[in-house]
Amino acid sequence: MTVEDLVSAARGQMEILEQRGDLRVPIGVVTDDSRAVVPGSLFVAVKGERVDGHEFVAKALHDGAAGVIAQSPVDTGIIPLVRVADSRKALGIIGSRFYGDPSSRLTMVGVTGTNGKTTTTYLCKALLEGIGRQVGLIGTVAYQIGEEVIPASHTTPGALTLQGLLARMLKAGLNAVAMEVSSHALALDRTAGCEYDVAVFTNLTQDHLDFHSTMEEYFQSKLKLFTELGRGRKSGQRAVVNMDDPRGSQVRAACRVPVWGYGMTGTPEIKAEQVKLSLNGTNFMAATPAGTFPVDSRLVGEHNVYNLLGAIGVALHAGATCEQVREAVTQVNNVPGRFERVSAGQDFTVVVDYAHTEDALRRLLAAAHELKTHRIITVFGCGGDRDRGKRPKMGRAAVEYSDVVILTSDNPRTEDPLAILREVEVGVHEALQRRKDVEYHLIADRRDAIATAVRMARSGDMMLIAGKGHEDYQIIGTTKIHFDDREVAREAIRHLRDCA
Ligand SMILES: CC(=O)N[C@H]1[C@@H](OP(=O)(O)OP(=O)(O)OC[C@H]2O[C@@H](n3ccc(=O)[nH]c3=O)[C@H](O)[C@@H]2O)O[C@H](CO)[C@@H](O)[C@@H]1O[C@H](C)C(=O)N[C@@H](C)C(=O)N[C@H](CCC(=O)O)C(=O)O
Ligand SMILES: Nc1ncnc2c1ncn2[C@@H]1O[C@H](COP(=O)(O)OP(=O)(O)OP(=O)(O)O)[C@@H](O)[C@H]1O
Ligand SMILES: N[C@H](CCC[C@H](N)C(=O)O)C(=O)O
Ligand SMILES: [Mg+2]
Repeated sequence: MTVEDLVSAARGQMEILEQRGDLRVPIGVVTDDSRAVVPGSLFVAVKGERVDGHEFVAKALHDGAAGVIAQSPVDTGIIPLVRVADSRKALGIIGSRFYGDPSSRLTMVGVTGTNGKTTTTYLCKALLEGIGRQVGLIGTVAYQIGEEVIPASHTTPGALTLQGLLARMLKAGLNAVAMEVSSHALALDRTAGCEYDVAVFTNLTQDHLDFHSTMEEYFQSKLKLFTELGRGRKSGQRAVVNMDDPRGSQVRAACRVPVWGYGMTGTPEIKAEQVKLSLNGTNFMAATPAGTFPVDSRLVGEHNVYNLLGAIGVALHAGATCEQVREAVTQVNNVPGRFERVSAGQDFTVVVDYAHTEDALRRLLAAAHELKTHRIITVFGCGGDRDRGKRPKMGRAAVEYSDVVILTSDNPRTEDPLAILREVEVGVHEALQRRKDVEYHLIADRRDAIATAVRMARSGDMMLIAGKGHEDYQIIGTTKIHFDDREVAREAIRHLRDCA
């Protein structure tokens, strides 16, 4: 494969400003990281947040780059150069060509939204497998190719990693993929070169305002997944949109392909009726374009009704019958770190959950409230180097719905852990004015916080440990140490029993 092959295959999809040198040179590797350049590489220079890849062109050439794609003017001497209007976009498009355009040969399900992406993709995978499809998974918890489970670095990986994963999925005999498409990925064109068959919109609430400057900009990034549908080579595409979310109708209006709306109110195409929630799961009747059928899921909480509806839309679009969906839904017992129960023989309920936004925390607490038999004890924190605006809001939500709140650290990263907690406390104290009966503690060390909650718990209480879910680490400074809420809770319960 030569630079010319790659560029000409992608020509219609990216704007080329200038071409220099003989493009008929063979390419063995495509990379945007000068540190990964080996002789015969095509180096794509991308402007980043921290550094500008164009500054590494000289190093890439020194290390044997056989061609360069750049956005800004650069001197590559006799080495061929293609200058493009947008090198981030070019990276995805060239990458997809380099890996054989895998997304065109897979049924691609893309799920975006602030919350519910991971859960919805797990459900989509199970439902598509229920109709005999071989489904890969790309998302926050892991990337899965058949039996192979690759730890995830990002919810949606960088363009080249993504295209490489899709190509490996095809090679492994998979024919579909359920993937989370984060707003970062859409804003940074990590998914350029991917074409989707179905796109799901779960919801939009505040998060990531450290990266997107406003909610509108955040929404516009998410919207890209939908406005691209119907512009490419795939036909029969569809959007599946949560119409109960205030942004649902805007997403619907932006689509040029058929849309199935879903929800619990109004007249969406896919509607949950007669919803019954319990600690053992969720039951409802799904009224859909294919018929009405009962859904009996082990997933807990009203938010999971929405995740189920989104996945049902995807499965029906892929040709599943109501009976196949009904059966496959029962195969998903839990999603790692999402309302995951920890049981070590204690007489109170312990739940580990990935709620790290205000909306997720409110929904988790609402679910707990509906199901609780006694007190709710909430242990939570907010991540460092991330959206600061959500901190007081999460603090307020925790106090509004809990009986005991223990504020603690959640990946402080390079921020001062106590400074983060002080920002959360603004909301905590405000809500405590209104709910004076709530018991509140600040325990910065997460292990101590969990152990304290375990010691405080009484028979019948529900203890929620929110924010980290499946994560098995705590990031302090730039160091990642092993830390797993589920393990720590189990140890604390055992310790309490041994001391009794
Ligand atoms: C804001 C953001 O997402 N940044 C990502 C982005 O960084 P960047 O483009 O700014 O890259 P940079 O480090 O400035 O480098 C610019 C270019 O120079 C190149 N370079 C750099 C150094 C060098 O010596 N040589 C060289 O060629 C780099 O390879 C790159 O092409 O590209 C990097 C490489 O792909 C990512 O690692 C990095 O993710 C950062 C670490 C990150 O934490 N991202 C998180 C917030 C994220 O993406 N999260 C979302 C959403 C999560 C969710 O809600 O589920 C996700 O999808 O995971
Ligand atoms: N549909 C939903 N609406 C609101 N909150 C939800 C929904 N589904 C799940 N949640 C809450 O959000 C948390 C994260 O859910 P999930 O991992 O499925 O979302 P996500 O969008 O993948 O999140 P992330 O962007 O962090 O990867 C859950 O633990 C739960 O508390
Ligand atoms: N994907 C999210 C995860 C946040 C999880 C929470 N534990 C934190 O570290 O803030 C983010 O990077 O913002
Ligand atoms: Mg996720």
